[in-house]
Amino acid sequence: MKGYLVLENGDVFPGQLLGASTATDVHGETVFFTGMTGYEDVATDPSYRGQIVVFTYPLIGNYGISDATQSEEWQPRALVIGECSSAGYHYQSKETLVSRAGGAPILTDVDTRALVKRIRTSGAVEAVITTDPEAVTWENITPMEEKALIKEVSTQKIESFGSGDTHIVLIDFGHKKAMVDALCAHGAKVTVVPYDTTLSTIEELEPDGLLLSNGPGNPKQLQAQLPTIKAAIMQYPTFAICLGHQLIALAFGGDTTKLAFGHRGPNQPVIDKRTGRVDMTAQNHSYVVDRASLKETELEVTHVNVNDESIEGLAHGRLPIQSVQYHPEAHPGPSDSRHLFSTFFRMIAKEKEVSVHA
Ligand SMILES: NC(=O)CC[C@H](N)C(=O)O
Repeated sequence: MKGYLVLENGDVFPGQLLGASTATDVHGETVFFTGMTGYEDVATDPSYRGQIVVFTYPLIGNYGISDATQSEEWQPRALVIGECSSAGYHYQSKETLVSRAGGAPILTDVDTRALVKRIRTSGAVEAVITTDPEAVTWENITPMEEKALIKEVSTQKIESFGSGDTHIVLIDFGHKKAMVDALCAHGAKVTVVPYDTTLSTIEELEPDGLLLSNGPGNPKQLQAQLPTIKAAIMQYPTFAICLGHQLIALAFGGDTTKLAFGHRGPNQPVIDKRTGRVDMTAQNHSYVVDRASLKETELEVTHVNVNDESIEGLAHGRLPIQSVQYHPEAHPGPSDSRHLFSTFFRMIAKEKEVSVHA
């Protein structure tokens, strides 16, 4: 069936809708991902909730669809693809993609090169996937900035994984499974808790450290959670990733702004200002911590994006708190920065030593 991606500025990109999609118009913020692989991880990463994801790589599905997932659900509002491979090399492709999408539109045969150029000039615009571009309306659309998405993706129940000696409480704003896997691989027991868990519940779990996860949307949607987050991270060694990193800045009185079209891909070079080491990093974000807003805080910029000098990592001047804007757990993308998990566990071990000798 013929389908169209209509941007808010009126541009129309025609394509073919795969499977049964779409009976009604589907709205979302249009963003692009630059990886050659990892389409399954992208489609199940809760950080893509509410977004229409355009793949810049021209052929998607060529190695098929396995059961590699970052969450139980299909997360983006829709996918936009240049060409969808009809047969996967290892697994089924097109049919599995359609059934896994569960009705979320997949628009193929789109001139994604022209579309991405447009997003690069106009920014990550709101858009609609439709079968009737003449009938599209823009009323009653909640812009991405105002969408409350975390409660849709955060766990409802407290659940533990692994059995190591170090106990990490992962505050779930829409975490990727790869984070739990990375922590367990370092010998941790991980307890995943809902985003609005109270401080006393966290204390009852007796964590050795906290991990603040990634998540979709605008971090300022979590304003009400900031006092609890601040109290918790001041009490326990903390590592924070992506949305978690942005929340650290907000909790200590810093601010976040929105990039024009974000960083989404596996090839963002990041320098650690303390060591000079550059890692190639996996990224997926629109918002960034505002440098000027950190002046009155005790947060120090530890990592910077080599391409655009945006802030990629923060550490607290006195407390064992480290955060990064990128994804050391990879999936998809390179695992150059996996060493940050080891640093986190060393930070926890040091704290334990200090409290034993105190
Ligand atoms: N991967 C993430 O955690 C994304 C964080 C936030 N939603 C952003 O777009 O900036």
